[in-house]
Amino acid sequence: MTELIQRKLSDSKAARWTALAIVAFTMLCGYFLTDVMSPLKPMLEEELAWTSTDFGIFTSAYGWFNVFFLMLIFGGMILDKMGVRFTGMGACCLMLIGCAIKYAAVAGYIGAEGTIFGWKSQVALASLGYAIFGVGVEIAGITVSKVIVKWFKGKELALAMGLEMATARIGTMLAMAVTVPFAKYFQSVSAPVLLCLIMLCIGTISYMVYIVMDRKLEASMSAEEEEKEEPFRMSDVFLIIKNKGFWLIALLCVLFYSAVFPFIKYATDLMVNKYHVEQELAGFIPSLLPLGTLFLTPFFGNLYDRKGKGATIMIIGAVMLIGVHLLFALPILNEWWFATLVMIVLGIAFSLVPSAMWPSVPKIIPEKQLGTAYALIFWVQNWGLMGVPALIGWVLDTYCKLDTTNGGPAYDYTLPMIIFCCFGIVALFIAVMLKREDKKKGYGLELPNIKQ
Ligand SMILES: C[C@H](NC(=O)[C@@H](N)CCCCN)C(=O)O
Repeated sequence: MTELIQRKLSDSKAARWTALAIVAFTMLCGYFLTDVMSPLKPMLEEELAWTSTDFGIFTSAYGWFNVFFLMLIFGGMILDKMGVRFTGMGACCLMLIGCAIKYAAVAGYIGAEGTIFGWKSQVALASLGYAIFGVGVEIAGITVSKVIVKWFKGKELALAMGLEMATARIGTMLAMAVTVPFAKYFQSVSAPVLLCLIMLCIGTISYMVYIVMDRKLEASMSAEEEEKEEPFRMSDVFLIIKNKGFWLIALLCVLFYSAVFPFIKYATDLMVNKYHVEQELAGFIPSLLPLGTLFLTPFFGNLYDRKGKGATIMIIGAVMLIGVHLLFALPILNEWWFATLVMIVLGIAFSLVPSAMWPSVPKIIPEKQLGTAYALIFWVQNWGLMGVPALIGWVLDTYCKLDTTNGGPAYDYTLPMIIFCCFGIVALFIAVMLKREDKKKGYGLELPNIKQ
């Protein structure tokens, strides 16, 4: 007698890891464009006569629509209502449109002359493109998180999320490493943006391939499983924001990421000013950070899947973050090797917290509300990513300028590092509260993700 056992497509190891590889590649292309302009700052100044203020306006544009027009939150709601296929394709289209506008502006096809709202037209249009792209890439991020939960829940969820983050960070590293040589080779500051546009087209095609797999996954789900999936309702948003565990994760996220991503923007300057590293070599030490996370985020994710201890991992990460920023603040061992060691420890902390934090969200929030929940967390996080670099810049200009003999600007980084350290202290406090809340509510953050 043969027994018919219905297997979901996600039960096949090959299928779920293939699905992960496809969507992670789309994110790699997105992260590449996110950071592609940072190494080009001197070329933009030389070739297009951009000032630092122009560059600052352009950089902050990433968060404009997400933060002020709540685009990320609407994206999350659309994700929960319309699903990963529609939302993911929409996000890819926004990334493509944004990148195309940005390319047209930087290449001089549009806005080469004149001003818009008092800004150079070129800067304003490139910023508009980047702002549209920012909406697309953030919505793609929450969509991919939901895709991973769909395929990996009850399986290697944290490892999969860790691998996706690691793949995306390859995009950041590529941006740091290949952008300037590529622009110099083609003698064009816009050439790397065109490369990003081509890569985003490939990323979009790869998401189309995922859509085919997603259809097959749903077809393989039993009717019973599909019935269990209730539709998303607006009232679900209130359920999320009334959940204390959700707020603890969102606060931990904004505090932790505010002490890392904005720090990276100033880390090269810190190496020059405090550790007296040559300008040309100073970027090498901070670049160790994303490099370390490539290997460590999946490693810690795998540990969380098998052994649990998610809340404890986040506490350890926050303690390490405090230690790192304190060591950077203290006037001890102003040597490059010491800075390198401390940066490596920061890389470990930056792998620990995300590897446990993102896979913990589905333990607190039901799957049908996940898109909205991730979107709300990213929205809270975007305030920090937008505000903290501005705060640190203002603090440096107002309180930390040093008198120099050569006329160039020099800064004492003690106060900015104390500010980053304070974010770590509050993050630790929140992580401890999260562990206590987990004990009270039984979310299972300390339990393994893989169900035996
Ligand atoms: C998964 C997580 N992503 C984010 O936090 C994004 N909101 C911000 C991405 C910024 C990319 N430079 C992560 O990358 O850890």
